[in-house]
Amino acid sequence: MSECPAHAPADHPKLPREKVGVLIANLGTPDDTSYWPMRRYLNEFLSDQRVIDYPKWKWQPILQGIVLTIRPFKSGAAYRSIWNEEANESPLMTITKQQVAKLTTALHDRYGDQVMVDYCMRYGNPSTKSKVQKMVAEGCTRILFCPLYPQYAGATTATANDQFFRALMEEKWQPATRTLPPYFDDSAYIDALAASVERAYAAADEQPDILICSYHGLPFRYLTEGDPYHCQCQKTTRLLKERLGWSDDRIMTTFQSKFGPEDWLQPYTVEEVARQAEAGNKKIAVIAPAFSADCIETLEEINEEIKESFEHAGGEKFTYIPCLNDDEAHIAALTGQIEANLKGWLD
Ligand SMILES: C=CC1=C(C)c2cc3[nH]c(cc4nc(cc5[nH]c(cc1n2)c(C)c5CCC(=O)O)C(CCC(=O)O)=C4C)c(C)c3C=C
Ligand SMILES: [Fe+2]
Ligand SMILES: [Fe+2]
Repeated sequence: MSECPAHAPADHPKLPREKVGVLIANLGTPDDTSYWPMRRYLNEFLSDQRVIDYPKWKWQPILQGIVLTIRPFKSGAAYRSIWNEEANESPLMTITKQQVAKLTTALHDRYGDQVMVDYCMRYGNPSTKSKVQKMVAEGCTRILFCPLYPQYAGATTATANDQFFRALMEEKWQPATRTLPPYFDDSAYIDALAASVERAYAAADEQPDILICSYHGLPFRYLTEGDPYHCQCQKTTRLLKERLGWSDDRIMTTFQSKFGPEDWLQPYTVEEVARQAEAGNKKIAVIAPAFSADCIETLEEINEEIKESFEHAGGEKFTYIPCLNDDEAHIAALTGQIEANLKGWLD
């Protein structure tokens, strides 16, 4: 608690009560599905060298030319097919708000208003900088920054942290900070995934022949250059399989959302589902454990494009298992992770 001695000058800044901030971060999303908001969002995203690591002189002319001329139309149409019209925002934004509302309740129940919970995005709005400034202005002298990615990737966790640290560079009175480590092997997260699979299987008329765990992909080169994402995805599937008590042939790992000409992590989901249908597995379920919230990559790519690939190859029953979103078991797992990382700050 800050205290000003009686002789402090009258214009000494007023200091709010000290708090601990918990700042939830996700990837980000366009403000609207029309061309310019889509272009602004994609430009910020795809200019990030943690995402596309080509030298600027090589990549920027391609990005500003062909990519940002065509992609905003294609992506805008995809976003329109899943847009939350009522709130006029993307599903990722709606779900993030729901998660934060529930996390706020859970953390306030435990710690009262000495903890402040809020959210920001790596790209677009609300920006990381605006929320760091808000937390500092409201008295947060300590901030736990929480990128909501169960598996670490340079293109997601690290770039979110980079943006957080950039925002801190501008603060006169910088708060003490911690960042949430990846939590792919947390038993509560695995339990929440397993429960969602069991619920979906219990609701199915006939049991799926195989469960495809489809993770967002990365260029294969990033793995050989030291990114642990691939291994953390493989381990997530293994832990889920063990938790479900299943044999190896009932579950597999695939990677989706290939972007650009390089080889990405394989097998590619869109091809694998077609192979499964051709091999006689006519009923499949797909889950996306790398996404903490449903978004364009799950609702449009998996549940529209990838489903179409499966059906086109003769597949009959495609079950998409939603992300953990604001599911109680997910909120409990995240609350557990947050509490473990607040140790010594709030007890
Ligand atoms: C979950 C982990 C993610 C990894 C790893 C990741 C890497 C990565 N992504 C791109 C390119 C695009 N991703 C896009 C959307 C998107 N990506 C993630 C998550 C990961 N990305 C999420 C949660 C979303 C959805 C955002 C939303 O608003 O719903 C897009 C934009 C959508 C589109 O135009 O199709 C692109 C492009 C690369 C190149 C990459 C690794 C290098
Ligand atoms: Fe992505
Ligand atoms: Fe690996």
